[in-house]
Amino acid sequence: MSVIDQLRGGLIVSCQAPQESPLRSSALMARMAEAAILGGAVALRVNSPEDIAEIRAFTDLPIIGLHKVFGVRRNIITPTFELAAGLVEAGADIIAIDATDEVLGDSFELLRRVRTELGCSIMADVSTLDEGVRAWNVGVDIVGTTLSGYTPYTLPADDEQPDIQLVRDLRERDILVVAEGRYRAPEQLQDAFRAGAHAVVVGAAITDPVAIARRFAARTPRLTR
Ligand SMILES: CC(=O)N[C@H](C=O)[C@@H](O)[C@H](O)[C@H](O)COP(=O)(O)O
Repeated sequence: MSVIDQLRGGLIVSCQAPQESPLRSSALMARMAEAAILGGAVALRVNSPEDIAEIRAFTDLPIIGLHKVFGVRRNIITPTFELAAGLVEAGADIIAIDATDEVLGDSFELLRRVRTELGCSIMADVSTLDEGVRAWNVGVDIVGTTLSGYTPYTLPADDEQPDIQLVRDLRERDILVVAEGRYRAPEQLQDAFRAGAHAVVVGAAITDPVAIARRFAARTPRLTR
């Protein structure tokens, strides 16, 4: 079974701690990954070679690797060939690459090189239907809705809701799609699968206690007064 087949119909848990989080450590992300697997994750999405190596040491489940680089306005996901190579070396099976127009422009060289020279699968993280179609035509293995709501031309994200319409639109073009970004409730996963998602990634709602506490605190009189 291919690594992409292994994702089918499953929950992928993104184990990433933001830079300012007290949980920002490879050892802690590994424990987070272990917990996610116990909870039923079929795969993991992991930032940095260090975290990937730590997690690869105890699981054979597929790892979607990315290397976040702080850009001018937002994080860019694996912007160079060398960074992608480092992720494969650390044990990632699928490499997530920022395939937005904002970052790639008209150049698909990075996607082509990773595909032909590294022998790994590619998940193209996009923000629009056009970007997904372009990346798919270059030959990526799967397209993620990860960056919808984060590029200047898709801002602002619609009230913190996931972009299920983009899942539907990509699927209607026969593109294999991973739903990702702002999935906060289990019912939203059902919506994504109904829209044709191959798998769904959940990050902050499971693995970022700071974000979880913030959501609860925002509904207390102390913070809403
Ligand atoms: C935009 C961006 O840089 N997204 C990153 C991509 O890897 C992560 O910070 C997100 O946590 C991930 O996409 C999962 O999304 P959510 O945490 O909303 O479930």
